[in-house]
Amino acid sequence: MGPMLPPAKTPNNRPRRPADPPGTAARRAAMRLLDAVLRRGDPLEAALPAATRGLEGPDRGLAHAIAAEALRRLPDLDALIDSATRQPLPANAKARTALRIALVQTLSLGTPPHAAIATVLPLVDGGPRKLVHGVFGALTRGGAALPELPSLPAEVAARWGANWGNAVVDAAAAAIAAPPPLDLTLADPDALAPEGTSLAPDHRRLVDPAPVTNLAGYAEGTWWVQDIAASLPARLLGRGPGKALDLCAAPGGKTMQLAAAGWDVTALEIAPSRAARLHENLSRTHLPAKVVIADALDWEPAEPMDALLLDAPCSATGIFRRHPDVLYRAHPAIIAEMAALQARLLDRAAGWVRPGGRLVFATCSLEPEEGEAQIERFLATRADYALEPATAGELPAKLIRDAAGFLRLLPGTLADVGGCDGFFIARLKRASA
Ligand SMILES: C[S@@+](CC[C@H](N)C(=O)[O-])C[C@H]1O[C@@H](n2cnc3c(N)ncnc32)[C@H](O)[C@@H]1O
Repeated sequence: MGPMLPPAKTPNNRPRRPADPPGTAARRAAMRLLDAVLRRGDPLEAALPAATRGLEGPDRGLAHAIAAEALRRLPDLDALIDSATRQPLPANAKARTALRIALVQTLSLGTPPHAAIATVLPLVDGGPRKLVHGVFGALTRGGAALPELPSLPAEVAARWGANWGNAVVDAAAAAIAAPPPLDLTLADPDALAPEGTSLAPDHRRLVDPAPVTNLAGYAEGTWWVQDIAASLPARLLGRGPGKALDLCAAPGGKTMQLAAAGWDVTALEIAPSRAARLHENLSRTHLPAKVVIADALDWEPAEPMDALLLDAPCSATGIFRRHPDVLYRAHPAIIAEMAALQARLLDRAAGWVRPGGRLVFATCSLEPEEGEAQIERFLATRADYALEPATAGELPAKLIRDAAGFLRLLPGTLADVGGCDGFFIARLKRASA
């Protein structure tokens, strides 16, 4: 053994901190992402640019994957952490976040324990390093494992259990555990598209697909990514010709469907950055639509519409499989705020449909306030509108049901073929004059 060297000194004579092991920056970014979602209530996707600034693509992807998986497994990770500490750590303590990040990598993402902990300890330098190391070591040496069926956050499980029953809560847990398939909507049934299963002539479902940009037809713009549930609202407006208004349009999945179905489409979007994505999507798919950047609560169309689609802003709790952050952000106050906005949008838009025309209201929400209750309230105030239920042949056969006249897609729907997002969809017809 060589002579013991004193620790390297910095110019101001303090011992130099050892360099962070490779991969630490991605874990640091994962910590920023979890903080953004859990403490500040930001959407995970919206937090990505700032949280991962300066990281290379693969590290950015890794930070996102770690944070998303930690959110999917959060209640179970926390239960493990609490089982190994004398006093529960505060909800957003750095030590808890560091442990969530280290544990989820080892227990769910296949990272070897030594790599998971080595890249996480620098995140608590000058703080509870010993505690994090000790708890992680005790859990991993003791054979800690995550349950096969993930637990939902208690508030969500209680709310969905009360609204839909415990079988739906279990189905949601199962949906969290399985990577969702990738659904494509084709511009027409004969369009160039990758091989896959099909729930409708213009639909492909791919399991474990290649990156989207490598798939057949991406460059040609013959399809776009869209969960089968999200494709139903536009299907219910049928085919043009006629004037169609897509009121909350970006990134444009439904605008593209309407344009491909022969409608003369106006697509309205309030957020310029999202409208830019809508333009990109229309340009890739070579589909025509007039894009207007405006607030639907200020703007109004010059003439009545034959078809109107209100895919309203909502709590988005139906897309929890791909966006697990919604499970932690959609508190009752947010749901109530969104429901109030939807009511204003719906009441306003209802005046823009010509007599005899159709309005489809949709939300990717699992909350009745943003679905059933919204439509009941609307119908109680508008005698000129009535529900028009979907008929056989209009939608994929497995999805036609509901004597109530609207479509309610819950966790468990299509579970035998990979599931779908949660959605509420109602088609309303305005009485002829
Ligand atoms: C559920 S997303 C729409 C998804 C889109 N229909 C699709 O299929 O790709 C709701 C959109 O409504 C936009 N939005 C929210 N409030 C709005 C308003 N007052 N006027 C116009 N657009 C609005 C949001 O920026 C968001 O892009």
